[in-house]
Amino acid sequence: MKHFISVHDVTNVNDMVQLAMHYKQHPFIDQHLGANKRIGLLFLNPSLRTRLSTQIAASNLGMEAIVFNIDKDGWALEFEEGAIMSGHTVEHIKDAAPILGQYFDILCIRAFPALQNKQDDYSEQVMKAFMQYAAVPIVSLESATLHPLQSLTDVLTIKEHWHKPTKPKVVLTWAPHIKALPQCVANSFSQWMTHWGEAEFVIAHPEDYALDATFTKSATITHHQDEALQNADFVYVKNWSTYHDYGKIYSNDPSWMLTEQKLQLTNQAKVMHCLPVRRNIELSDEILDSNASLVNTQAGNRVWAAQAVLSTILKTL
Ligand SMILES: NCCC[C@H](NC(=O)CCC(=O)O)C(=O)O
Ligand SMILES: NC(=O)OP(=O)(O)O
Repeated sequence: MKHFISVHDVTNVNDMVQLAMHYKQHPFIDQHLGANKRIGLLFLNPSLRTRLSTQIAASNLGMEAIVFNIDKDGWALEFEEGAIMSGHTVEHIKDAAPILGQYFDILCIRAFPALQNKQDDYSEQVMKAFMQYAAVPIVSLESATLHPLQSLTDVLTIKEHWHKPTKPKVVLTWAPHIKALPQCVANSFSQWMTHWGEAEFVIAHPEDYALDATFTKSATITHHQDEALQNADFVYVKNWSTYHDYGKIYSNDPSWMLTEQKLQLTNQAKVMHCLPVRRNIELSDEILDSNASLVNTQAGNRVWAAQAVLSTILKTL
């Protein structure tokens, strides 16, 4: 594996999940792998879980990790080819990335979408520029369109909680929010679910919130949340802004918030969310504080997913 940007960088999802589970049992078994290697974690946006779990994963593998809040502490980066840099940007990615590539053996980047221009965001300009100019493996810590470390964690968490021979019914449901949020987590979860293929995967959202079909492929899509929740084994809750009329909040119907009553429709489903979560807007206290919630387990599993990805890359260096 050269880079980790999407599910397509993984040869076999189940093998990667198995490796993550192995690290959960034996965190320090590969301490030697990262000896004398350094990883750079570059953040253009805030983070709690991704930042700390990736740092811990690197440490478990014996690697030194340096975190750089590049949006606050670095020079403003320019990404446009041929830009005349008379504005606020100070340093072109063509100049910055090769230097970061000399300092680090692996570079990890968080760069959310601006949600202003669909073409700019969906071209994954930032990730692609780092891959083009840094000359070292690049790991996405959530890009403009995807969040693969989260999705690997989510598959791992589902597998850990499913012990029947049949496929679980997994429902991704849109939830209300006060802000326009990226489609990343929903795109990525859809991409991993459809690629993995070991779940009956259903997406429920209000009419205006259709996702990019590139990621939803074989999923069943409905605008009726109640219908989707029938007999669900896992319910993944997430808000996203509109994709087609890009980055907007249209209907924000509070009745889409998952409640204990709605959960009665399911097959005693476990509830998932990537966090951070707006309590009593996206998800009710009664669910988050109940045994149905897997959100803490998911967040804990971020370490093992990151460790599996980093060790797979380290083995190629
Ligand atoms: N890394 C996981 C989610 C990150 C981001 N959420 C947020 O920005 C929440 C912000 C807020 O609630 O104000 C998202 O949805 O992609
Ligand atoms: N789920 C997740 O990526 O959390 P952070 O944004 O806190 O890293």
